[in-house]
Amino acid sequence: MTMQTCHKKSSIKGKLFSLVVFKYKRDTLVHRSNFKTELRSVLRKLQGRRRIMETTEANERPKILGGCMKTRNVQALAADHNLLTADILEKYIRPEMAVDDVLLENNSEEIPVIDMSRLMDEVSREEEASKLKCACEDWGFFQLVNHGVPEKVIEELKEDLMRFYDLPLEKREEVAQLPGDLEGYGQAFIASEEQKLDWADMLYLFTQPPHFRNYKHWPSQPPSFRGSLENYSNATQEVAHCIMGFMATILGIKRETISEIHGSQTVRINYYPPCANGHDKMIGLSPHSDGCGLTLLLQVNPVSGLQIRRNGKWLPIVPLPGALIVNIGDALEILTNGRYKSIEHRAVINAKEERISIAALHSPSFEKTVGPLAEIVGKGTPLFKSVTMPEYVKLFVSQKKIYGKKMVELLKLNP
Ligand SMILES: O=C(O)CCC(=O)C(=O)O
Ligand SMILES: [Fe+2]
Repeated sequence: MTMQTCHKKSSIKGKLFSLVVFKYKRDTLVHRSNFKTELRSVLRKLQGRRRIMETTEANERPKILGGCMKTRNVQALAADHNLLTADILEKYIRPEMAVDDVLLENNSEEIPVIDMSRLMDEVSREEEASKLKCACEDWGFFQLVNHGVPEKVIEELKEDLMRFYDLPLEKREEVAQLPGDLEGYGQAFIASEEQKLDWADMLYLFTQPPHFRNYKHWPSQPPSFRGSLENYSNATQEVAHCIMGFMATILGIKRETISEIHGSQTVRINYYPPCANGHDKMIGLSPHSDGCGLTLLLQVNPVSGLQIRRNGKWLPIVPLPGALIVNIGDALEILTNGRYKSIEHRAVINAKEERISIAALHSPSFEKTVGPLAEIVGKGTPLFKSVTMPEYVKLFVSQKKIYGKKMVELLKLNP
């Protein structure tokens, strides 16, 4: 089924119109005098963007996500000193964490910044595309500015998330994960009482295509949450398609190849409570690379915590105002036969302040195969095995823990 058939024609027209108006408003600041030509060209570009939105995805959502052992809600633990006994705290303490593994925050100025409006503009496209190439091949991470996700959409989601985390535990747990299922509010990859735990709670939801959504896992409080997340999901899905389209051009493959493999979006909303006691020996999210193709990360409140692996050290990332942090996942490393690299990253926690982030994870279609693309391998040698997407997900969840570049390692040929 194509993405397009999932939407009613009228809603596509409405969406296209609001995008035109949004982009027109932005563009007219610069080209006020040239309104008609500008509007026509924006329309053409948007129609181009819509073409690459036509992607394939299965008729039904996958049922192979597996579950996670239920453990304590971390926000509740952090809020009540009586609950956080020495024994429980010990489960979150990592004695091996070393401060000198971390680079200074001002080094994060180096991380590439890609300007989406410059990619959309014919005059600056080539120059910006060469920065994008370097960002994907050398960094695997970049900050994306002028991405076109309306500020209102971001602000409404941020506000609703803060309101959700202000609810009492019983209300938040109305959307708690059910046994055997990863969707909902809880944690991921906990397989035993003995393992060290991450200091965070997670809300994990299928968001795209729309027929994959299961609203029983979506918070009903605050009431505007559903609409805010839908708007944000639609906008980020479009940005991800657009970026992947540019990546295809840079890789010298057909745009349709990338849009074919871009099927679904899930969101992982991370809540990291503060912890005054031992925060520098705790991890909010263990080192990992994302299993998906492309991640767009939004930091919800202005508290840093993301660190990426760079030259054997951890480099803290300070998001630019309004930027999305984009990173390559394992599936894209495999599909590009290693030309693009997924990068390990982790989240650390703050002594005094909570931190919230939302990762929009874009994955290949459940009807496709994850393996080196023939167009890229050419006469060369494939470096990875090819597996169907359902097999890929099964393998991902069967590992029962989060670690390193898991999928890249598991599918490597002749490791
Ligand atoms: O919270 C962060 O900054 C990182 C989140 C992340 O890596 C993820 O959700 O996969
Ligand atoms: Fe991640």
